[in-house]
Formats: sequence, C-alpha cells, structure tokens
Amino acid sequence: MSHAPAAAHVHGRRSITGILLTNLGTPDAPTPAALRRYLAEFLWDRRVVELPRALWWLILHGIILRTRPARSARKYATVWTTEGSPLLATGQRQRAALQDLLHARELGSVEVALGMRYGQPSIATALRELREAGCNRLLVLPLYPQYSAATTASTFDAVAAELGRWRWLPELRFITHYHDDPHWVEAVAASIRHAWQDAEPQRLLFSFHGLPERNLLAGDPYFCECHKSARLIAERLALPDERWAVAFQSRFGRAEWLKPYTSATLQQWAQSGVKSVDVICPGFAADCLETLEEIAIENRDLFLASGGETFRYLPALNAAPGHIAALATLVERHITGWSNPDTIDDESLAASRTRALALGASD
Ligand SMILES: C=CC1=C(C)c2cc3[nH]c(cc4nc(cc5[nH]c(cc1n2)c(C)c5CCC(=O)O)C(CCC(=O)O)=C4C)c(C)c3C=C
Ligand SMILES: [Fe+2]
Ligand SMILES: [Fe+2]
Repeated sequence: MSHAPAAAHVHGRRSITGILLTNLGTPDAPTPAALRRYLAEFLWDRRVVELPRALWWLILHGIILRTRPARSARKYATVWTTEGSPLLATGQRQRAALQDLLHARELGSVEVALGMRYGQPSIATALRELREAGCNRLLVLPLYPQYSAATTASTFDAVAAELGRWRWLPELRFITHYHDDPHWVEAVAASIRHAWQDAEPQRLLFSFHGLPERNLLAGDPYFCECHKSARLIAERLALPDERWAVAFQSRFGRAEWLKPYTSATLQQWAQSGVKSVDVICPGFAADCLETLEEIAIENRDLFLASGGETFRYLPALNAAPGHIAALATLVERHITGWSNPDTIDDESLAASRTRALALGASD
C-alpha cells in the first residue's frame, strides 16, 4: 500500500513575532510637576537638542524647566481626556486594533506592544513585555511616517539601550519611515476625500512638526520626506498646486526652523483673501497636543482673527480602520521572510549543550 511520505516531525515551539509600536510619549498628568519630569527627559535627549551638553544643561535647568512646565501644563489641560493624554489613549487603541487585524490576517503568532520614547509606558517596558511573551523576532515600527534623527533615530537609541542589556537578542527589523507607502498615502487621501464630501475649502495646508533648519543642512531627510508625502497625497486627490501648501509648526527656541511656518502661512492666506482652509497634519499618526491645541485652537484663532471665515482641522488617522489596515500591510511586508526558522528547537539546542558540557566545555 503506497502512501505519501510522512511530514517531517517538527521539533520545538513556534516562532513568535513581537511588534513594537512606538510614539513620542506624553506627560503622566497635565500638571507642572509631571511636565517637568517629561520635558527634562525629552529635552535632554541629544538627538532632540544637538547643543553642547554643558551649555544646554545650564539653559535647560536654569531657564526652560523653570518656566515651560507650567505653561505647557495649561495647554495639555485643554486637550486632556477622561482616558488621559490623547496621544497615549490613541496609541493604546492603535495597538489593540493592529493586534486584532494581524491575528485576523493569520500571520502566525504576533504580539503587539506599545512603548513611548519619553514617559510611560517606556520602550524598555514594552520590549520586556514582548520578551515575556516569548518573542524571538522583533519588528520596531515607530509611528513617524517621515524619518528624522530627532524622532526615528532617537527611538532606535532607546531600543538599542534596552537590548544592550539582553543576553539573547531577537532577530531584529526596524522600520525607518513610511512617508511614501502607497497604502498610507491612500489612507490620508481617503480621510481628506471623506471630509470634502460635506464641503471643499479653498486651500489645504499640510502642516508638519518643525525641526531646526540646521538639521536639514546637516543632511536630515525629514524636510524632503514631508514634501514628498504632501505631494503624493495631493496627487491622489488630483489637487492643483495653487490649492495646497506645506508648512511647519511647533517651533522651539530662538534658532531658525524649517519654513514656512504654519502660523505665518495661515495669516498670510487670510490677509490675501482666502476665506476657508482645511489643515491636516500627516506627520502625526495620532492626535496630540500639537494638533488638538496648537492647530485646532491656536492656529484656528489666528486664521479667524486675520480675516479667515472657515477653518477645519482634519483629524489624524488615529485608530481609523484605513490607518490600521495600512500599518498591518506595512508590518506584513516586514514579517514575512525572516532568516531564522519558523520553529525554535529548544530541545535540539539543549542536546548540543549537554553534549558540549559532557566534553568538558565548562572545565
Ligand atoms: C526642542 C526641540 C524639539 C524637536 C526637535 C522636536 C521634534 C519633533 N517632535 C515631534 C512630535 C511631537 N512633539 C510633541 C511635543 C513637543 N515637542 C517639543 C520639542 C521638540 N520637538 C516639545 C517641548 C514638546 C512638548 C510640548 C511642549 O512643551 O511644547 C508631540 C506631542 C506630545 C503629546 O504629549 O501630545 C509630538 C507628537 C516630531 C514629529 C518631531 C520632528 C520631526
Ligand atoms: Fe519531538
Ligand atoms: Fe516635538
């Protein structure tokens, strides 16, 4: 009687892939004390402020941390929710939704954790969570569509600092950007189309978080990636060049930052007779202080006070299904085709260890 060859008996346990979603992080509470802790950690990162340490320490501790915590706390209070900081609450929803969708797509054992670069839950905490879950593969996905050293590379530093303490490293992949990923571009374009079912504004402003101009001159691709994202989104909407522009918000300190500034652009538009604008911030995967307060409150007030009549802030993609689907597709591309096998054969590894010890390896 003929029969098909038996499938080889597979030893060991299945590989488990950990997905580390990260974002910037947020204070624990909208209070001066919590802001002081958060800003002290954030602003001491040499990827964020590239000044000589001794000089910067004096400015940071002598001036900035004496005044900014109270002022920032008042701003955070205007956007704080019953679930806490919007950035963190949305991050938790994004984590859960991505976990569910990856499971539904049957990509094997996948665990998604959320780690924040500053504050809690930290990147170290999230990585340990994935280690506890038995992950032997790790994909890091910083939720920054456009690469910058201040954000993406800083996230890498934090991952490396934690993994630097581990004996047994997972196989590792790190997504550096997705500013031109077609699924992500379409998700942003679709959110604009959706808003425009009701009414189309005269102008659309793509507002991105700023960066010191000298970072661009030093070779940081962030500025170029922001412009490319905006152009690709405008192309999908078939939006003529006169109807959209790119600008940069959230300036910090006295140096020149990337231009044009969002506030100056909106003011100029209003003064030149533009009555209605929509502002979208495609660099922010989740709404946060910089969108909900700076854009949707401060810049709205500025535009209306300068003669504008209709101002709409189009929300970040947050945990919207189109966003999660785009992220899942991005993740899927990265977690198929690992170089280590699909099963971890602890039994076989232990047998080799026993044999080596018997031969006197530890004498
Ligand atoms: C001091 C320099 C700063 C650089 C450089 C910078 C780059 C940068 N930031 C983001 C994204 C976010 N920044 C957020 C808040 C925030 N950013 C800075 C300073 C710099 N950012 C400060 C001091 C703060 C805190 C608020 C304040 O006191 O003004 C946030 C929001 C966090 C939240 O809790 O809601 C995000 C997100 C990017 C993408 C970026 C470079 C490209
Ligand atoms: Fe076996
Ligand atoms: Fe920032």
